[in-house]
Amino acid sequence: MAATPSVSEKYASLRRVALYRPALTGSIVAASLFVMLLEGVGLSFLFPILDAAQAGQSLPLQANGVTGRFLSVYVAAGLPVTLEFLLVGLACVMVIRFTASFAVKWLAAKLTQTYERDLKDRAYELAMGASVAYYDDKGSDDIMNTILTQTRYAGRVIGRIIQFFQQAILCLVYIGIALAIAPVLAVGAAVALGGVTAIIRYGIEPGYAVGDRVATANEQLQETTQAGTQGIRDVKLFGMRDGLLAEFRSTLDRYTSTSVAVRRNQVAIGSLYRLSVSLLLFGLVYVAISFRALSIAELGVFLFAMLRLAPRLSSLSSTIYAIEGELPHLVRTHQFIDRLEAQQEPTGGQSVPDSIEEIAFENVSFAYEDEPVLADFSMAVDRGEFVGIVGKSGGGKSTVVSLLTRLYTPDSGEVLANGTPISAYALEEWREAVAMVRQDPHIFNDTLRYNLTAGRDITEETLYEVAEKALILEFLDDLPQGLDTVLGDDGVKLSGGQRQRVALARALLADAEVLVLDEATSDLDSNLEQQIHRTVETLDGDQTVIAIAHRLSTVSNADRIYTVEDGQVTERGSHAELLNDNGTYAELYAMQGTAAAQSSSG
Ligand SMILES: Nc1ncnc2c1ncn2[C@@H]1O[C@H](COP(=O)(O)OP(=O)(O)OP(=O)(O)O)[C@@H](O)[C@H]1O
Repeated sequence: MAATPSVSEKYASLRRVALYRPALTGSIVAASLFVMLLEGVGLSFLFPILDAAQAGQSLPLQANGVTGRFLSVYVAAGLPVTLEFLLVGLACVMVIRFTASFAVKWLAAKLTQTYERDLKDRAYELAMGASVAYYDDKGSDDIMNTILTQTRYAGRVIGRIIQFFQQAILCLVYIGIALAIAPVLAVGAAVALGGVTAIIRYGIEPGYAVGDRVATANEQLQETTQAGTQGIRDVKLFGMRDGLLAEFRSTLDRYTSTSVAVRRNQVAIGSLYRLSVSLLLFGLVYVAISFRALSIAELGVFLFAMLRLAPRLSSLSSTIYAIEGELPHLVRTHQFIDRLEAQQEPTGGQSVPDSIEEIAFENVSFAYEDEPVLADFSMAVDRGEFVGIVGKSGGGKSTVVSLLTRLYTPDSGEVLANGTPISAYALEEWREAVAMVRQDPHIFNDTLRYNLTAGRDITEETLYEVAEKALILEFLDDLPQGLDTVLGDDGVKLSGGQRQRVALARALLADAEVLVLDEATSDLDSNLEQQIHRTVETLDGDQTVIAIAHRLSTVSNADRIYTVEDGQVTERGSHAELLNDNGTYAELYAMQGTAAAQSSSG
């Protein structure tokens, strides 16, 4: 859950929104001002029209006040001052006003949607560039929720801010008219409305607090949804359905009730304002008639301005409440973007040499947060070698290749390629030079072809050549649309061994200098695994291969094998040499031999 932001953080978030495309935001506000001005002009037409209605069809040209100013415009333009012409003038102003109003709304919608789009775009781009350590730490639920949901709410804030300015300006126009006609009455009305505002602010829970609860409930909803859907098999197999459903429902109820609370408070504020202004109007009419000498036209316009002001004021306060309610989403989105910016993988760096002659780990130590995993780890691999890494579970083997692929950075010591720290090379280029196959590779919910090529341009001939090497042709005919079969969520339509073969082919197609296999064939039966390894061994000389394996037969033909225990290399040598040494490798080999013998006799 996000920490409660300070007032300055909230202000900073609003400032960031205000500074997003300030020219467009400014133009929309300026255009709103123009629209409101036309509203005022339109309203002012009522004076001569009412006077014309009272005086008959035409007006005396020497009229005073607002009417007089109008008449002078008509006289200057050489237009007859008749009721008909005044109505035509009013109609013209209204046409311009509503056309401009349409343009303002359209531009405001464009700005809101573009802002949301840009927030999503930035958040996703940063998420793609963030280090794996960030994902390990935060999980992907939070990231997905922010990109898809928080940004939607956050994007609305910019629209609300424009609404705020529009309503505020319109209120000012009406207040200006009211002040011009009857300043004392207008000030009295403003004081009364200020009192209503204070009571509302005091009596209704602040929008930010309710909005923050909506944002939290929303995050929890996303987490529960993902836990249920992504782990559906285990949910069913381990009877977790009822627990998850109960959790989901209680979060959903919280989300619903807090969302209703935001809306209820908004509506309550609006209704309270309307009620107060209506009551105020009765008082004003009474005061105006009893104590102020206003003409019928002036009283009419004053009351009209007040009547128009009431809903505007109530919308203004509802808008402020809505902004407060949506602010938590905006603040969380900005916090997320800032966190991700600080977690970006490095860019730039020198070119990776065409031929990687040697890779060396020199006294590398590494800890995941506080848990030390590698201590003084050293290992060297020459170009074209096939090197195996073995050892008991949790010893740090996968961590070694995570450092090699620069998913993590050593705390001390160096990983070198051709004598240069790999951190000095451009990251993308380095990852192109080192292809990795993990034990549990991700299969995209796309076609087999896409999963093999990873979106690269690869000829059909090369594709089939590699598919044959990775033993994909063995099951290709079973797929209904062959290479164009969609493999389902995380490759659900494939077996574990088939998924591993797809990942291996993907890595082979990358045609990298170094191929890293982390338990990459563990799900294949021994026969298929041997066939794959014959292929891998034929890569010797062209590609450097580093293979991590529990099944020792996988690496028995390696040029050199490292045994890793408690984050250190404890043995190195060929299969025969290590058996001869009678150490951990020989012990593991003997255990696997016994297990194999037992299973074949059992
Ligand atoms: N992302 C991570 N965050 C925190 N700790 C981790 C992470 N990955 C691994 N570890 C810890 O680091 C230690 C070494 O893990 P690693 O996966 O490197 O071992 P391994 O030898 O490959 O194990 P296995 O043979 O079971 O795959 C383990 O204790 C593990 O709990």
